[in-house]
Amino acid sequence: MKTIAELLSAGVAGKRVFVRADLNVPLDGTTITDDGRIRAVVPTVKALAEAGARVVVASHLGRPKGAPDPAFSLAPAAARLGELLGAEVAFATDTVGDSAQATVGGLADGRVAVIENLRFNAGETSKDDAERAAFADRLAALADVYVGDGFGAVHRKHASVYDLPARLPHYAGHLIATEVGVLKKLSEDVQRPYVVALGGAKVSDKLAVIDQLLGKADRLLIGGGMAYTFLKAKGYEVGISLLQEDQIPAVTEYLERAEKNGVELVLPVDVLVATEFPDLKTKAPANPTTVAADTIPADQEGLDIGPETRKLYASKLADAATVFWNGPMGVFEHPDYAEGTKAVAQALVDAPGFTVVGGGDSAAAVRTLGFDETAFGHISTGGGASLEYLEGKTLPGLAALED
Ligand SMILES: Nc1ncnc2c1ncn2[C@@H]1O[C@H](COP(=O)(O)OP(=O)(O)O)[C@@H](O)[C@H]1O
Ligand SMILES: O=C(OP(=O)(O)O)[C@H](O)COP(=O)(O)O
Repeated sequence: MKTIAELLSAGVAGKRVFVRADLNVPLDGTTITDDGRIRAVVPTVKALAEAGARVVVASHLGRPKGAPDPAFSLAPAAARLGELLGAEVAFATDTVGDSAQATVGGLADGRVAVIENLRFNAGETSKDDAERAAFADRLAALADVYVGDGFGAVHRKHASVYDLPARLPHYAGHLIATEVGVLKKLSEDVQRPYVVALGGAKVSDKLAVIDQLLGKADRLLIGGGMAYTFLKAKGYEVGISLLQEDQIPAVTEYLERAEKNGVELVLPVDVLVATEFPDLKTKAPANPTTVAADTIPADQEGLDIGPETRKLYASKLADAATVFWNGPMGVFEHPDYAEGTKAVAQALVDAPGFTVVGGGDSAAAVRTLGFDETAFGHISTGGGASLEYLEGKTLPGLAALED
């Protein structure tokens, strides 16, 4: 994989450099609640701009449905990038249309532009190779060189991640190089006990990872929205909690295999429940109740792990030599459901071994809940990406950067 260092030493002055970043930051309306992913790409953008490149930064944000949707505009992220760079950042109100062409065409050497959300175009995420290729061709027309630095999206076979680098000279940016360096070490030389904690809301994406982890980890702690498919597989009522019904047979097999392989697969023993999802805007009191994990009422939703589970998970992390954690234990954005995530974060801080936190929301949770970033071994900008890397999978966005 060629790195940005080689690109910089070859000289980029006057060249249009397309930087595929992951600016998929949590937003409250148009307010960025955690800018970690934007800060993470600044070294690459800054280095290119200082070398005189015309830098075109592109990213997805959220999961819009292949058409423009103002709720998912990258405008707030572009503004924040400008603040972090201490320089004006131009913003194109489309991705490959008139605005993008005019904005990129008008860039002076050493200046930066952000183009609008890649996923406002159906070609970005299409499963049809020709549709993705057609969109990648339009993106390629905006640049002379490609720099991949959106680590959080390298597990996606999307046009800007996978197809575009094949069309331009391509290099890995500073963030990808750093992330891969840490995760490579972790996957090659894992110290035991190796404990993996999984939670969050992208349940269908992440359940499959457990298949691999059952051959690698010593302990798996399951929380967040992921826990309810396991509890249901054990035959418990989960009410209106997040549930991946079609995955119940797979999860049942995971439970059996864990037992056979001697892997501790630990599930919540108690959970916080309420009749409705909390209001994350007003943060009005949610007044949840704590119930045993096998007595969730039919009309209620599990929204955090309970106090006994917090203690249990802390004890399972206390002697860990390696920890990988992805996915908040509950809806941490609301103070009534933040304690589970706080307890696991604190247990990582207290653990004797090397700790990695991965994922946009998990990293945001650690910071917004007031933890010191330096108390963790590594905070990865990718959740699904780092999980799939640790699984040993070939990641499309990394494979595409190979020579
Ligand atoms: N029990 C739950 N029910 C619904 N959503 C949950 C639950 N627990 C956690 N979440 C949500 O999961 C989201 C993060 O999930 P995910 O995107 O998978 O994590 P990451 O970005 O760290 O990979 C958070 O917004 C959080 O509110
Ligand atoms: O937030 C992301 O992944 P993560 O939640 O696994 O960290 C990335 O920006 C990828 O987004 P996607 O899962 O919508 O493809």
